[in-house]
Amino acid sequence: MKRQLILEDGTRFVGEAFGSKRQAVGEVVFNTGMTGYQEILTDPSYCGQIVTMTYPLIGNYGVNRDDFESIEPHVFGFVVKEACLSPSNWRSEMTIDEYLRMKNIPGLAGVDTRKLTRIIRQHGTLKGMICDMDVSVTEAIAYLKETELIRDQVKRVSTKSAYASPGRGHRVVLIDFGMKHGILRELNKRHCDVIVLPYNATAEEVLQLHPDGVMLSNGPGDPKDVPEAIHMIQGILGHTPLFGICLGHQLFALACGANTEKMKFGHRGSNHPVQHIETGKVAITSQNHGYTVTEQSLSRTRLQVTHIALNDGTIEGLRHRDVPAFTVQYHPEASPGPEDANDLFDDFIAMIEQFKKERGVVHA
Ligand SMILES: NC(=O)CC[C@H](N)C(=O)O
Repeated sequence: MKRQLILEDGTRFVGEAFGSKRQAVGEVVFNTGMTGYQEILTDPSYCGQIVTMTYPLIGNYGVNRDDFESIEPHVFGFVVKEACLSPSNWRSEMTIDEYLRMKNIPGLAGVDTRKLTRIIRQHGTLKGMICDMDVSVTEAIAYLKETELIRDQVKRVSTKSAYASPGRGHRVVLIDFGMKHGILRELNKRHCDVIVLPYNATAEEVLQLHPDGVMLSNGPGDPKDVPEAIHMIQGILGHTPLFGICLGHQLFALACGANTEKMKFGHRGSNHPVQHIETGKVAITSQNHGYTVTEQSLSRTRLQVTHIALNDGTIEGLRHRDVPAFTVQYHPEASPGPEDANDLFDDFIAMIEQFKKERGVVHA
């Protein structure tokens, strides 16, 4: 069955429907990963977005139980060149078509996704709509113009209530802004006693749990749409070591007085080179973000840039000069992508231990 993707600038891509047949409106973004479509589909940071993959064959190793990064996918639509419907892998439990059908996510195949990507790169991210063939371009443009993109993504994807992922090690409070499971997996691997809190937890609620450290997760949307989190971070800074990833990094920057801005088309892929300024060491990293911390805004803060993106020079890591806190824009938990930066979780544990030593804390 033929369906189409229409962009707000009037560009139209006709392709074959797969997955759900419902209509979807979202911000169209591209991901350059050659693999990892399962993790991408279930990364809650894509909530509100229609994701297109530049790699031409998607679905070839099927879908399995183990590679999900959240229980439910939050991506609004999925556009590919070729959706493989006869996957070949011993772990495969269903096809990508079956999965998207089950989760009510519309897919569109047979699209020249590299052409689509070039348009996005030229114009910046655009609104788009996956719909049936009877919708005209004029109708779609009018509809897209009057349809506001959602701004409550974090509220939609964050846990509704607190829960524990117990361990015998350091007490970590993990704030879930749309957390990928990979973050919890890395903390569990290091025996942390984790309590996951919703995005709107207050500083008092966090500190009442007597954390040895606080982790700020990744998440969807514009960091400025989550003022309650910025306020919470200001209330805990200096009281406990802090480590933030992606949206967590952006919220931390805002809490410290810096600014953030929307990028033209963002970074989404599994091979983004990031340089650690102090050592010169380069890590190949997994990334998914459309906002960035504004460099010029740092002069009014106590923040120091620790990492930069080698492709465009944007900020990839920050450290607070006075209190134990550091954050990165990229994904040390990988999933999908390389694990070059995985040792940042060890740095977090080391920071917790150092802080405890200085404070003379005896537990754990
Ligand atoms: N992966 C993330 O946490 C993304 C952060 C933010 N939503 C952005 O697009 O920049």
